[in-house]
Amino acid sequence: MALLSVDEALARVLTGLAPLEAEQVSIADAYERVLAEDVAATLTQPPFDASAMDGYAVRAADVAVLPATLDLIGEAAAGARFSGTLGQGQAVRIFTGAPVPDGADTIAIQENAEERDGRVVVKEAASGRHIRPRGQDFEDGQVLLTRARSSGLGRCWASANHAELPVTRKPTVAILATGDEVVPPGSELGPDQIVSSVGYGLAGLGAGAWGRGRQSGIAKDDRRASSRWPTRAPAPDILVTIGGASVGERDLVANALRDEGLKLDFAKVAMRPGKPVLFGRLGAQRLLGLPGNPVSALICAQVFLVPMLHRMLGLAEAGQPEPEAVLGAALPANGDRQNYLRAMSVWSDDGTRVVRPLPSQDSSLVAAFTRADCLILRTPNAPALPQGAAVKIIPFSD
Ligand SMILES: Nc1nc2c(c(=O)[nH]1)N[C@H]1C(S)=C(S)[C@@H](COP(=O)(O)OP(=O)(O)OC[C@H]3O[C@@H](n4cnc5c(N)ncnc54)[C@H](O)[C@@H]3O)O[C@H]1N2
Ligand code: MOO
Repeated sequence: MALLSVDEALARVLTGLAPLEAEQVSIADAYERVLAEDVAATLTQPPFDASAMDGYAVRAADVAVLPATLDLIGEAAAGARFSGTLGQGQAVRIFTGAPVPDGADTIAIQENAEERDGRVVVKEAASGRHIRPRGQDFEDGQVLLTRARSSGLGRCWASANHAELPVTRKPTVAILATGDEVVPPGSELGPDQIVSSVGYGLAGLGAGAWGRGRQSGIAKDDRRASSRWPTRAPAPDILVTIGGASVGERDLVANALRDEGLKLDFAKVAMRPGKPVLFGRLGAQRLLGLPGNPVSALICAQVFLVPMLHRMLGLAEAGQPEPEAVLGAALPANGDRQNYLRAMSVWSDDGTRVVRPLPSQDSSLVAAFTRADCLILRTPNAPALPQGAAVKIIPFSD
């Protein structure tokens, strides 16, 4: 039977996944969250015509001929407006951010004016200068940020007078390493043991998006212990297991979770690396069973987990290969699995990204993988390509 294609597998993984519910968070906690709905300003900014400079509020007609000597009739500060109206031949001392007094239409900056005996001599001024008109920044009711935008636009939200914002709840992700041989980093290693590394690499993948990913330890290769796996309340939205996804009797993730009610959707995908990758549902919870080889696991996470998280956050689809690059070395024809070649790239003088696959594509090689900055995507049965040919890539974000 033909293996499931990556596209079909991804479609199945995303089936029924919708943005999670909204929650209100304080503006201080809204950094790098995803808005659950469009956010409109609740006021007009600036709320009044404001001075952009320290100087003197004047009437343009009075400074048409320079120098002009004007009577100083008061002061306007930020937060304390001048309450009167400026008449002919008059000026008001004004500070940056202060409301422009009625009657004034120009600010003469203080560097170009001299105050003397209750009067001010304006030596230079241009009609209408240095005033920020009401609403120049945004209007009450104007949509400032749309649903999909995340990141650090906190200033904007705050200036629109939101103390709290509706954001999409972050998906919770439990990361469970499996295997009798894997031990936590920093352990005293026994003769047949290796360090559990994948989970920590995974946590970096959706930085910002996940936030609530938690390392859930290491499960032994013991099917009976599955009742202690993090599948029960408070169940994560996604359980990510590492290892034990392949075909040997000791690869027990699918079997162990069947005891917990797993409805397995698929157990193999036509991709390289990462053929043994599991996906299924435990009630509302999703299981993504990643292969144990670190590079396979991280690539499967890029291909399946990141789009899941984005879908649950209500962000536009991510993880799809879009950018193009140019091959720095010829490639042989691809086999019948979608191939994700680990590659290093350089930018040429004309702005082209030139990519070369790493010499070894073994999916257990972590050190080599860390030198890669992108993946070259090879579709099933893609033909051999010469140096200089265009290819699709998936750049790594960090
Ligand atoms: N007869 C077959 N054998 C294998 C097949 C196959 O199709 N037929 N597929 C191979 C491929 S491809 C992969 S990838 C691996 C995936 O196997 P598992 O998901 O069952 O992973 P394990 O066997 O548990 O481990 C594989 C490898 O990765 C190491 N590992 C496991 N967990 C971690 C961790 N948290 N951090 C770092 N390294 C980890 C583990 O020690 C093994 O060396 O199966 C092939 N076999
Ligand atoms: O596909 Mo395995 O995931 O090659 O190493």
